[in-house]
Amino acid sequence: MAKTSLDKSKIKILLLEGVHQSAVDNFLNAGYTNIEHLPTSLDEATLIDKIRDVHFIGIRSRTQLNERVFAAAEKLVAVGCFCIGTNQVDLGAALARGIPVFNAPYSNTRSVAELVLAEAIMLLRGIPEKNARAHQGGWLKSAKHSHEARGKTLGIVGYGNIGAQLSVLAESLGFNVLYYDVVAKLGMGNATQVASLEELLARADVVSLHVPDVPSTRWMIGKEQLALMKQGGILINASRGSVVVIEELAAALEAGRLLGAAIDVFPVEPKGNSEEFVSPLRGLPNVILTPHIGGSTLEAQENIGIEVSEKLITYSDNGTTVTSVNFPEVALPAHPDKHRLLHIHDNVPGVLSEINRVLSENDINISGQYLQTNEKVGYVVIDVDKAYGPKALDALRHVEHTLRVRVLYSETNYHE
Ligand SMILES: NC(=O)C1=CN([C@@H]2O[C@H](COP(=O)(O)OP(=O)(O)OC[C@H]3O[C@@H](n4cnc5c(N)ncnc54)[C@H](O)[C@@H]3O)[C@@H](O)[C@H]2O)C=CC1
Ligand SMILES: O=C(O)CCC(=O)C(=O)O
Repeated sequence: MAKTSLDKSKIKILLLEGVHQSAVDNFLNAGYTNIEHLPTSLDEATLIDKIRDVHFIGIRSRTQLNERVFAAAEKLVAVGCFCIGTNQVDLGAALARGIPVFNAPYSNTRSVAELVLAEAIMLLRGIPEKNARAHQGGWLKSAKHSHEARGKTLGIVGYGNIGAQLSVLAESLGFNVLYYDVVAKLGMGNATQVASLEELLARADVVSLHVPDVPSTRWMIGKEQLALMKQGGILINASRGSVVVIEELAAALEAGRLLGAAIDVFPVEPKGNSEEFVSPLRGLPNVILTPHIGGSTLEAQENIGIEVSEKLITYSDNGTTVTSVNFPEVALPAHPDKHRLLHIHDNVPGVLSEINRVLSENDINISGQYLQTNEKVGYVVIDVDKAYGPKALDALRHVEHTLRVRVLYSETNYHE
């Protein structure tokens, strides 16, 4: 088992939003026993109170880690988003404190793609309304507005991991696939990239959104864009609630401009299963409303639990930051019997030479040194033969522009 400077039973891990048990098991197997595992997110005040003594936090899409929360998180070492999206985390605030953020970029992509494909078929056949009527004792047997998927055009906005997977599944069913992305991407199968969102909206029978929440996608589908869609078109959004102006979508459905929609994500979502879900889409026929469960399959959640907990454990045990979404990426070999120090600092000239001057003045011989920077932060990992003494550590912490210093593998038993 890898050594860390801090007794693992003292490293506090807080897992929110029902992160899968696979993550808990992984932490336990790695020797981390101080785990609090809660089924929901926490409101800001409770979170601020709780996070003060937490070293690692695991969240999903609901928990907001903003500047105020980070300001209270004095001991926080790293954040794990047990999902794809990281828009709920102020990545800059984390970076400024030397806190890497990890996510699971692939594990739930298949689940989202499968759900969207199923919804496209259901909506093309008007199933939500027919199903609702049957539950009420009605019998809506009719082929009106019902279509096969075969030969229809699916327009995918955002051709990343989910969009591209959806493209393959949809083609196998007989859809013609068009996609729009800000990046030039090679289409899977016969899928064709179009030059503009407007072109995609005008040509597709079903439009599905798979973009991240970034400034360029915020409210990208509103009245104007919906008006470009084919009469009787269908819109699916399983990306983020900030992408579609929901009132304007409701108006287009009520006016009969669109004949169906499936929406999994909303501008405002309930904090947990006991809070009422409020939306202008409630009660509209041929609209599938799901509670942000695009990625909620047991398979995806188990894999995400394993993937993200492993990233946190690896960072805790040896400082590796590979695949972090906000941090310089350093892949580190284990260096048995060495003493490892992590120094995180503003990325300005001269910090590394200052660190090395301190080491030299304290008669510390470097046996390995790894530096990576991004535009804001420098991350250097230094392995040495003998334990770092308190004097050297103190001097390293006082190097100008230092954000954070952590010691791994050391007899000094340094506590964060
Ligand atoms: N409903 C759910 O439960 C889930 C929702 N998601 C959401 O789906 C989003 C997409 O996931 P992935 O495909 O894995 O992400 P990805 O990062 O692999 O792909 C996103 C694509 O969108 C493109 N893009 C960015 N800005 C754009 C713009 N303005 N116009 C057109 N294209 C743009 C990017 O170039 C990229 O190809 C995530 O960011 C997340 O918010 C992800 C998983 C589950
Ligand atoms: O499963 C979740 O809580 C969030 C899924 C999601 O939206 C994501 O992975 O980005």
